[in-house]
Amino acid sequence: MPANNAREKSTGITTGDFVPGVSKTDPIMVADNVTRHFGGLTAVDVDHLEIQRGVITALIGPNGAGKTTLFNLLSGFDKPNTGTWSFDGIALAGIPSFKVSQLGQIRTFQLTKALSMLSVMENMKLGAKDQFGEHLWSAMFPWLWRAQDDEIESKAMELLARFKLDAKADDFAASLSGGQRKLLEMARALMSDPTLVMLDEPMAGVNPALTQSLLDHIFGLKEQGMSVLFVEHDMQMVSHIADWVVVMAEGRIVAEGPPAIVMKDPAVIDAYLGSHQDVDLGVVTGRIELPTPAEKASKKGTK
Ligand SMILES: Nc1ncnc2c1ncn2[C@@H]1O[C@H](COP(=O)(O)OP(=O)(O)OP(=O)(O)O)[C@@H](O)[C@H]1O
Repeated sequence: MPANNAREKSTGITTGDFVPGVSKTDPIMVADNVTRHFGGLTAVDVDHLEIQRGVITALIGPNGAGKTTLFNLLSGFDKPNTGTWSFDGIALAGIPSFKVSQLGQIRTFQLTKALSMLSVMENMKLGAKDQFGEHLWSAMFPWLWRAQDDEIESKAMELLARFKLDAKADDFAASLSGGQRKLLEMARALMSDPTLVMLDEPMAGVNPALTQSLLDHIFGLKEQGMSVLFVEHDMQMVSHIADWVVVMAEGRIVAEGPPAIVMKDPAVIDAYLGSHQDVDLGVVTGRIELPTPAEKASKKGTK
């Protein structure tokens, strides 16, 4: 792997132009006409979106762009007003979050959901799927689930070692730092052998010492063949590890492409920085139509 800043990027993600909704060569997730309204506010309004398999896709956009709401919808934690989406060819609309995760699509949260009064190891065990002890009939026969429990524990220990949390296995999750909780959440997500890992702001609140380690872990997921979709605000980190960037503003997808190209896109610069103060963000997202030169001229003529 090239040192530090230059991560190797995957290419061949699309055969078409770098435009919102462009088809991917091997999509793991496809969403169509997904909308979510909160009262009069349209939080998500996505016509078409495809997420490529086996690469790292970053979902970026200013505060309130609808990134977390879209995450919630795609992972079954919220219900849309309209829309369909599929994961690995399976239609997911109406499928609850626990079933979605059993299918191999797992997510983490902006505010970590480690259970503070459980130990780090207990948190890890909660991430394992298909546990015999969960079923009444097999819970009555301890020899059935004890062997599996040992297997789960050794898998958890391996993952904790990889995330440098093995020394804390017996500590309460409450005793971990913010960054360590993020690591625990990521490690726990891997207990179910997911194929798509969705990370909501994995770097937020993480100190610089742990940031590099988190970046390495995210990159490691791709190296192990997983697909990654993550929400992030820090543009440097996005260009550092993302193969593909999807930009949202006002609920819509306003740009897509490789990071080096997307970061130079005027729509993205407007969405983030409002660099052209005379252009409303609504123009970038298509909510407000700009007057044509002819309309502008006739307006001037009437003054
Ligand atoms: N449960 C809710 N009830 C009402 N409005 C909501 C709800 N959840 C989100 N919103 C609104 O929907 C819009 C999109 O919010 P969302 O959290 O998805 O944006 P975001 O891009 O993830 O922002 P951030 O980067 O700040 O996390 C915002 O205007 C937000 O206030």
